[in-house]
Amino acid sequence: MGQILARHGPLRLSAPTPLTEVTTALVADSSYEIGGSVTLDSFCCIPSPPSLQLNPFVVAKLATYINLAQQVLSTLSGHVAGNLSNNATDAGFNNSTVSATGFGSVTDFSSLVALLFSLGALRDWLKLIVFGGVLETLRRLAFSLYYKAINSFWITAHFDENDSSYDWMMVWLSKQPAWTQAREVQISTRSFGLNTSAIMVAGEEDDNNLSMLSSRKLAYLPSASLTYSMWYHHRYMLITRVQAQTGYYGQKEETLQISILTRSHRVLNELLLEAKKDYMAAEESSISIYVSDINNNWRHVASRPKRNINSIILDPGISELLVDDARDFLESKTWYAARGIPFRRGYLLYGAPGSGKTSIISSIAGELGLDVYIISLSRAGLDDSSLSELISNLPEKCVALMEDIDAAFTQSLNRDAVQSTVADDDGKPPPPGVTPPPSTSRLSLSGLLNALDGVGAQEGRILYATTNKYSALDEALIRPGRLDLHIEFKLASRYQARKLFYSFYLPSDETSAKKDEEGEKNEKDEKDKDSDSGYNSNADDDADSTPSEPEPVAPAADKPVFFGTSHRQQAPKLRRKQVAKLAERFAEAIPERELSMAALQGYLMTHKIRPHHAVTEAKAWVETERAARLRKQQQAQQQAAASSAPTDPPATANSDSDS
Ligand SMILES: Nc1ncnc2c1ncn2[C@@H]1O[C@H](COP(=O)(O)OP(=O)(O)OP(=O)(O)O)[C@@H](O)[C@H]1O
Repeated sequence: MGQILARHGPLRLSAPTPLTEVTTALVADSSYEIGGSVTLDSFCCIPSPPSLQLNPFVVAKLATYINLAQQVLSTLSGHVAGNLSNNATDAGFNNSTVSATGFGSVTDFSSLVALLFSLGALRDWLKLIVFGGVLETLRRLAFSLYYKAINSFWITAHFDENDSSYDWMMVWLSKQPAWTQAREVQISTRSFGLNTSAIMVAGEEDDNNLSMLSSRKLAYLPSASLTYSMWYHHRYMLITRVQAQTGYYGQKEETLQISILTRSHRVLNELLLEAKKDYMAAEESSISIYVSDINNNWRHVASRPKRNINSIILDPGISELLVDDARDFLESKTWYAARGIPFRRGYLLYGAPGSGKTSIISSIAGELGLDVYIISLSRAGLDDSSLSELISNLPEKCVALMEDIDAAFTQSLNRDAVQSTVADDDGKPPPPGVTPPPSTSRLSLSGLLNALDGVGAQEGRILYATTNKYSALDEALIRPGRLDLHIEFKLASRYQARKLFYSFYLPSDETSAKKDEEGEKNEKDEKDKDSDSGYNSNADDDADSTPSEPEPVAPAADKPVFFGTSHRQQAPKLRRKQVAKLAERFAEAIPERELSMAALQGYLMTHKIRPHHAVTEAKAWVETERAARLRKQQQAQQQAAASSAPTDPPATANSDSDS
């Protein structure tokens, strides 16, 4: 029994009163309070707040909703009760048994809510929550202990896609016979930085088809996001490639995970060394090239075949000086340590374009077995701190290459930032009046100097810097300690021209040379045996080889039109003596220190199959080159004169009218 206190006194209700009737009564009286307790159902009672002010509009809405809910509930319960009674009848019970369960008595929605939130029920809820929480904590604890226990028997190694070790492991994995039996594999033509046929599908090697051999090789690899198992040295091993989104344009980064069922690191070490050795063996005849990405990480971009140092023709002694000096430096770590001198060496190769500076650097790297790390000073976004980070991230023994060291600075390489002058080709400041273009470089000279020998500079690295503008470089940059040895690369001498001619038209391998000496005695046999590609012909003269069987001649209109020399054409086979004579004549035609070696190489390439023509036409070619150079110089002078000429102030309308 409860009471509602209206403004005019309590409102008596006979129990049990349906809630709808109560709320209707409340709406009738717009100002009221509820006091004491109101019995809403025969078996539940809610302690009412001592005093509660309710908005009549809200109460009216509440009444409507409750009514609606009651109707739905009663329909549902009637439906379910009907079903139950049917079932009960089927099972031999009568209707009274069903109503005895009390099911029909919970038809009132409000009483259901009251039941759920009664004090006793809340206590039960609380118990349930605490009990559930304890259970979940125990479950998690059990799982973490389980995984800890299991993991203590495994060693897991992660290989990041950007790291060289990833390439080693992938090449090693691609060679494992386990993949040939796997039901799901990834087929890949990625070479992981190798040029050689280190990765192959069985049978691919046996196919002698030229196009099959030359194209990219196929490899079986573990599929991404799958876990594979295999045995290594009698240990169970799990391999997973995990891909994760990096956030940059949906790019995915990959990590290779290898778990070995062992408690000793010995097996993992063995695996790593085996993979590295395999990779190095496959890479023996090439050098690895690394460049930096926008995040200042070094990335392996290519492997290039090593270039024989003898193929670069320099003035006598220069190649030997460079190689011996670098080799001696690498062996002198303790000498440097004993004297407290930073273990670094820098070389500056300067001089004419196309004189072999870059070629000799990559050749030295190959000779010393070092990788080349290209530091591009004009890279977008490169500033002082990122350059310093790049240099400190270099490996201990490597070749760091800074090409065109002056190019990063559109301004002259001078410490004085105020003196913003543009250097010309010789590094001299431009004439007064010429406005320098705005500098886009975020790299300063002091940043470069600090990166080269600051505290973060890497020990053991050999730095090669190249430039065509020696005089433009700041004294501080080229001082010993930063760039210790400066070597000038000049335009081609007659000596170089002669040697280049030799290297073009003489068989390159030893056997051919021997045969060549014997050839004067036994010319006929030699013709059949010789196989130096590109220079393997049957004529002593320039004449193109004539086929024994006359072939049908295509009409002139159908013949392909092209300029230059087709690579299929063969050079005549010349004897050493002949080559020596021609080389001498060629060298005589070439002026001393006027043309670059790159230009000579280009000229001889156009006469690849015609050594005699190369000699007879050399003089005319030199004249053409001179004329072209003169034209260029005149154009440059005209441009310089035009840009330095004082510009007249524009005539104003007033002055026009005055005149
Ligand atoms: N001394 C040389 N001996 C043999 N080939 C040479 C020589 N100099 C240049 N070449 C050839 O000329 C081409 C260009 O050479 P390279 O790039 O090494 O010249 P560079 O001095 O670095 O030029 P740049 O200063 O323009 O970068 C290469 O193909 C190379 O084979």
